[in-house]
Amino acid sequence: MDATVLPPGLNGSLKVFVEGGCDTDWRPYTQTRLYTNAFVINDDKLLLGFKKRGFGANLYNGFGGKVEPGETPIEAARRELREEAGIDAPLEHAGTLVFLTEGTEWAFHIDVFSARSYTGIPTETDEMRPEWFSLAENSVNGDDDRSGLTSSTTTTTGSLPSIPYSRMWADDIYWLPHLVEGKRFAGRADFAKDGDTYVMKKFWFGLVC
Ligand SMILES: Nc1ncnc2c1[nH]c(=O)n2[C@H]1C[C@H](O)[C@@H](COP(=O)(O)OP(=O)(O)OP(=O)(O)O)O1
Repeated sequence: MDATVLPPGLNGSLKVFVEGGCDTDWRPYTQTRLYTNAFVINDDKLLLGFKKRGFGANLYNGFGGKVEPGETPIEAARRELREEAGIDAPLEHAGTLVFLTEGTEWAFHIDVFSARSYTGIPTETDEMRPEWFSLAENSVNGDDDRSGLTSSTTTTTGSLPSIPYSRMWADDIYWLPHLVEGKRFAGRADFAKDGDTYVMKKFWFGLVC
């Protein structure tokens, strides 16, 4: 695909770095709902939340949710980070994602934010369990089942696992490394349901240029 032919829902100056999937066409949609997703990096560690209930349960993700009426995306991102992880952080916009999910009428428009510092103590809530993961190259495999481990907010990187991509949304492995490197990105993925999991049927991700 030519860099100027963007998937519907994306705009701006973007250069594709990966695209694929089995579907030929993007799924049409008539409604968009705004969401946020925030990632906190501290030295060579990344904070993720294990979602305990609701949409995306049993997956690791950044902290986020719906933008409420009257909020801007950055206000919503700060609120969700405080509600779901118990911390504040100087969030900056890192990327824009559009997702369509089978069984959901609207397109998810997600503003993704990142921060390199934070205040407060990451704290487990009813919805999310914060856990640190190592960004170091030689970190141990983080894709193992860690359920039952409770050392969720340890601050020593020596024993931390690497990012658990097999236990995250399937799209994250494409754009999260760019977020960690401080690059700005945008992308779209159309998902279908396969049993309990969502698989990407068509996807496109690019860097802002
Ligand atoms: N495909 C994909 N990759 C990465 N991140 C996400 C997706 N799809 C998603 O929905 N997300 C993110 C976007 C948001 O951060 C959350 C979904 O928000 P949700 O928890 O449903 O919203 P809340 O407002 O917290 O929901 P309730 O508290 O009302 O239940 O996942």
